[in-house]
Formats: sequence, C-alpha cells, structure tokens
Amino acid sequence: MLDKLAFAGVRFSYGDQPILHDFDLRVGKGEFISLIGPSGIGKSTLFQLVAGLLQPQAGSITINGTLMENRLGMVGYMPQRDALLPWRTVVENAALPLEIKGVSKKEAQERVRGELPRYGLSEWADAYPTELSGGMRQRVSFLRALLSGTDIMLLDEPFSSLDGITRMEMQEWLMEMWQETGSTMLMITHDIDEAILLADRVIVLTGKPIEKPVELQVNMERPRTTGYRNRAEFLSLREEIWELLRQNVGKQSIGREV
Ligand SMILES: Nc1ncnc2c1ncn2[C@@H]1O[C@H](COP(=O)(O)OP(=O)(O)OP(=O)(O)O)[C@@H](O)[C@H]1O
Repeated sequence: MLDKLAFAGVRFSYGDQPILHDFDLRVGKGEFISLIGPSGIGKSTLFQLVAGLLQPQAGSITINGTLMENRLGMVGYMPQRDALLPWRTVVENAALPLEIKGVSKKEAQERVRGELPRYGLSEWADAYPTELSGGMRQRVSFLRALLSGTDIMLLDEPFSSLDGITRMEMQEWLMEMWQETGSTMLMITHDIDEAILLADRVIVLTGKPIEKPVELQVNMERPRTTGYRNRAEFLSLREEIWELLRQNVGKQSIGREV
C-alpha cells in the first residue's frame, strides 16, 4: 500500500543542535499515530517538517508518494491552544480556511453550518469563543483544521488544556471523528494512556538526535472506549512505553502529565 506520509533518512538540526538523524517514519492512509517523547526532543519540529514550515537538510519527506516543498496546504494543524479569533463567531472562525482558499464567504459559512451538528455545535453557530466551554472550543478548532487541510491531520497535544472529564469525552469524540472522516492522524501527546487509547501505532521518540524511534502496535479492536484503559494488554503497553521513557529521565525532562 502507498504511504500517505513518509520520512526517509531525514536529517535536521538547528545550527549545531541535532534533532533528527537518518530518521524514517512511514504512515499509512487512514492510520492514527501517537507520538510520545520527552519535552524538547523535537516533536513540534517533526510537525513543522511535515507541514513544510521547515525543510530537511538530508533525506526526503513525501505525501502520497510525492516529494514537494510546500506541504502547508496538504495538512490540517490543530494546536495545543485553540487559537480561535475572539472577534469571530464559531461559524466565522471555522469558515476562515475555506475563505482563504477563495470560497465565497456565504458558501464557506453554509458549508460550516452543515458540519456543526456532528460537532454538537448547532446551537452555538453564532456564539463567540468566550461563550464556549474548553471542549467546544477544541471541536471548533478541529473543524477548522479539517477544513484547512486535505486528509492529514496534525494534532499537537490537542487536549492538554482540558480538565480530566472533558479530556476523556474528547478522546472518545476524536476516535469517532477519525473513523467517520477516514483522515490520517498524527497526534503528539505527553499522556501515555491517551497515546495508546487512540492510536494504531505509538511512536516513542528518544535520543538526541532522534534516530531509531520505537514503534509499538496497538492491537485492540475498535471502536474503543476509555474503559479499555483497564485491559491487560493496555497495561502492559503502558509499562513498556514508560520503561522506554524512563531511560531518558535525567537526560531530559518528561512532559508534566506523564
Ligand atoms: N526555531 C528554533 N531555533 C533553535 N532551536 C529550536 C527552535 N525551535 C525549537 N528549538 C529547540 O529544538 C529542540 C526541540 O524543540 P521542539 O519544540 O521540537 O521539542 P518538543 O519535543 O516539541 O518539546 P515540547 O514537548 O516541550 O513541546 C528544543 O531543544 C528547542 O529548544
């Protein structure tokens, strides 16, 4: 099967600080990948490379088997904090990427209104971001990211600012959205449980520079619920990931939520 996204022999450094060395990663179409690793290892840098905001100094990054420098329009990006524009309503915020692509304002907003029911936001179409809960804001942010890219979504710690209950609701919601949209998703998280629960594969990033990431397959059937956290196979994966990360404690600090 053709890779949706592939890093092959990628090298990247900031000045004399190496981040990636001979780095390979292959992501299949429709796969859900979690990326976990110590703070400062280069996870956000990896996303910037995928988006084409940074270019590799050696090796290649391909999307659908094609090498291209400008990959920005090929991916949707959902940041840690929602970055919604406070002076725009829900519909106006979500319609922004379509307007930037040249779709008329009216058509863009109609399309967004059509999407809102499955985001649980129909009643909130004309509300401003300050009127929304954290979970609602992240759902708007997700919709906006989906409308701005094609079918690759980069989620950078999407739920780290949410309280525990909302976070669990949003994890289940995201799993549903992933299955509905068939998008290829890459999610950075510092939360081992979240990494396992959502993903087909967990990529554990260690070392400086990152060279050979450890890839762990998550073989639990879908649809999954947050209750899967108590299963034996879940607990053993968690232990395995923690062991890999623990070896780096002292060298680097692990994200606060682990
Ligand atoms: N524009 C830049 N110029 C120079 N160094 C940078 C730049 N951006 C990031 N770095 C450094 O590169 C390393 C990797 O940063 P990056 O933000 O990719 O890590 P991260 O794994 O996403 O961290 P965190 O988990 O804390 O968000 C860090 O040491 C950081 O200080």
